[in-house]
Amino acid sequence: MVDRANRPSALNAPSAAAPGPQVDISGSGASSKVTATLPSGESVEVLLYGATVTSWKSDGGKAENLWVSEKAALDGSKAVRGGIPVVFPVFGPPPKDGHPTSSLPQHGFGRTSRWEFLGKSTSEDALDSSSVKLDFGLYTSGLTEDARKAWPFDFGLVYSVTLSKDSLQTVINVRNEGESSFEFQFLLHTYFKIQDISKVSINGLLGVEYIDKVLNASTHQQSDASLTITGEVDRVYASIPQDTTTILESGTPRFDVVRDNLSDTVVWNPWIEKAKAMGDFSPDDGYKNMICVEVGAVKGWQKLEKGEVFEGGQTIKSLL
Ligand SMILES: O=P(O)(O)OC[C@H]1O[C@H](O)[C@H](O)[C@@H](O)[C@@H]1O
Repeated sequence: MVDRANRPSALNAPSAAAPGPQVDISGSGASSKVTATLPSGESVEVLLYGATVTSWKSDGGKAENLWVSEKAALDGSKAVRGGIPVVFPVFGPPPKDGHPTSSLPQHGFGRTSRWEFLGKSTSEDALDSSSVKLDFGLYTSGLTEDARKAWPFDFGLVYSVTLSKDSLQTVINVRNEGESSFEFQFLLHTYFKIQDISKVSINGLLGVEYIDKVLNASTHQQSDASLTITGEVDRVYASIPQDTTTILESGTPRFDVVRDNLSDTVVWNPWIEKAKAMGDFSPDDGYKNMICVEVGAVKGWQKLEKGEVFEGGQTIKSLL
C-alpha cells in the first residue's frame, strides 16, 4: 500500500554503497516530469500530466522503446500523442445510453488530469539488477470541476511505474473511496516505437475474438498466428487466454507485453489518412514507426463496491 503522506524529501540521498537509481523532478506546472535512471543507463520519464510515460530507454539507455509524436503537446493542453497514456474510467467514446460515464470525453480523464508524484522506492542487488518504482496518485479531489461533475464518484488511483534493466512495469490500483459502487474501464494506450511497420507482426492472439472498429464494429476471430499490419487497424481483442503478446520485427521478437489481471488488448495503427488527419500526429509518415498494443479491461465494465480495490497492469520487456 502506498503511503499518501510519503513525499520524497531527499530524492537521491548520498549513500556509501554503489550509486543506486537516480530520480529527478524537473519542469514546472503542467510540464513537470519525473525521470528515473538506473546505474546501468536505462531510464524512464513520466509527465505528471496524465501520469504519461513519455520515454522508456533500455539497452543501457541506447534504445528508446516508445513512440512520441513530434507534435505531441507536453504542456498539459491536450492528452499526449504517444508514450503510455492512461485511459480511465472509460475507453473510447463513452456510451450514449445514459451510463454514468456518458458525459466524459473520449478515453476519460486519466490521461488529461494532473497526477501527484507520491514517491519512489528502489531495490538493488549485487548483480547490477537494480530497479526503481515510481508511484503516482490521482484522487477525486485532484480532478477538474468539469470531470468531477461528469463522473461524481469518490475514488483513489495509484499508478506504479517500475523500471528494471530490461523491462518496464506499469500497474494501476483503483480504490472505491465513496459510499456507492461505480463501474469503470481501464487501458494502457502504449505506443511502441518500431522501425518499419511493414516488417512487424504480432503474436499471441490466435483464436481470440475481436471487434473490428474499422469494419463497423463487427466481430471476428483471429485466425492467423501472426497479425501483420497492411492498412488502418483498430481492433479490440477481448478475453484473451494467453498472458503474453509479442511484437516481432522481421520475425525477431522485439517486445513482450505481459498482461496482469487485464483480459483485453487493443491493436491500433491509424495508417496514412487518419495519421494525416490528426493535428498532433507528426511526422505524417510516423505511422510507419509506431504500433499501439494497448492492454486493458475494456470489454464490459469493472465494478467496485464501497472500499473495494482493483489492480491490473502490464510488464513490457524489451528483447533487443
Ligand atoms: O485520438 P485518441 O483519442 O488518442 O484515440 C486514439 C485511438 O485510441 C484507441 O486505440 C482506439 O481504439 C482508437 O479508435 C482511437 O482512434
